[in-house]
Amino acid sequence: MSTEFPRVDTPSRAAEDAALRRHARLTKPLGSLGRLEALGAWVAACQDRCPPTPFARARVVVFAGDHGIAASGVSAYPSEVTGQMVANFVAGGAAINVLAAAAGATVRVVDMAVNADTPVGDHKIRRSCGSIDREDALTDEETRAAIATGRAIADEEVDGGADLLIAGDMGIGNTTPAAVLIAALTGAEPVAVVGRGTGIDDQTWMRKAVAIRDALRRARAAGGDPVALLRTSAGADLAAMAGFLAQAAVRKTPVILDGVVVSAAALVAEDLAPGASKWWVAGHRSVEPAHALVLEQLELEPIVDLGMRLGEGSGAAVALPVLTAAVRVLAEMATFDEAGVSTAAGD
Ligand SMILES: Cc1cc2ncn([C@H]3O[C@H](COP(=O)(O)O)[C@@H](O)[C@H]3O)c2cc1C
Ligand SMILES: O=C(O)c1cccnc1
Repeated sequence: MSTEFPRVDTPSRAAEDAALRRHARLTKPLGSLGRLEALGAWVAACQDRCPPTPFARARVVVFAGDHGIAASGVSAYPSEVTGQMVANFVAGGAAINVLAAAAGATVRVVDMAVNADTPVGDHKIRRSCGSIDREDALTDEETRAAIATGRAIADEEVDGGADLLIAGDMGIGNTTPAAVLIAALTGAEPVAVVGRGTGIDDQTWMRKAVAIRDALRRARAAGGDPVALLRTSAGADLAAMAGFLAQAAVRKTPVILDGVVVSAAALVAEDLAPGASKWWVAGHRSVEPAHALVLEQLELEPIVDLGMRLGEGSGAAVALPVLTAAVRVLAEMATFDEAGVSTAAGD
């Protein structure tokens, strides 16, 4: 599969308008469900159907990979944690397992570049990736293969009945490439994108700031090509995520975005497949400073803001019940006519 994406359609304006008209007929004061009304209308637009259908198969795909830059000491945790957490996902003991189950979603884990053998390595492109402050993360071939893998996984999931997709990340050090991608695509200064990640101390923060500054110099030299940017500054996990998010839009499947790592991949995906962001909603606001830059650039308003900074798809999973509630309101509430309730004076 190539890295050329077909044109992305926009979600149905007609279904969205029908949903907003339906909201005016449901037994509540006009506008009283606040943003739930627009969220339900967005799902109606994605499904091209009013009322929208409650999600039957919400699916989280966690893309795991190690990062060469972790050897520079940019994280509070060692790289071995990536592979160990993959085993934890498979065993069902991670935060995303619990949060997805609580929201009625299931979890799939894909090892794109973990620096260890894992039981989910069928799609592995390589072990870890280059240290992006001084070398490319991937070769051109590896980059294209990773994007194609992400696309193929989105296709597999949609063909398997998934009607709502969430991407998650697992990879020690991955907030560093995420910050670099975001700075490269928003024009932000390095210092504006350096976050605390797993909870780094001030000395680690300074090392991370230097790594981001050096990597950003290389990222900017790559020019505006999204595939070249993924090659120089991302890694196979982030490249696959970008392919996955772009392909979800091609397949007209709504996506809840997670925090800074997934959103960095989303920013690249919007360049790979312009218009893809219309198929995405922001699940939450991560405390990572670079996340706000993506939300602003893609004009996305997070559903929840709980001070979370985990990744794995956790912020998106927490937002899923809100989106489900928005859909069910449109699908299940009675209208004024049906319930015999009087409408506003003057109607
Ligand atoms: C036990 C554990 C579970 C995680 N789940 C997600 N992350 C998240 O934190 C890491 C990114 O932060 P940094 O760039 O500071 O390394 C990634 O592994 C990300 O997926 C975790 C991190 C740890 C330690
Ligand atoms: O916002 C995120 O995705 C995030 C934040 C900290 C660590 N890992 C991921």
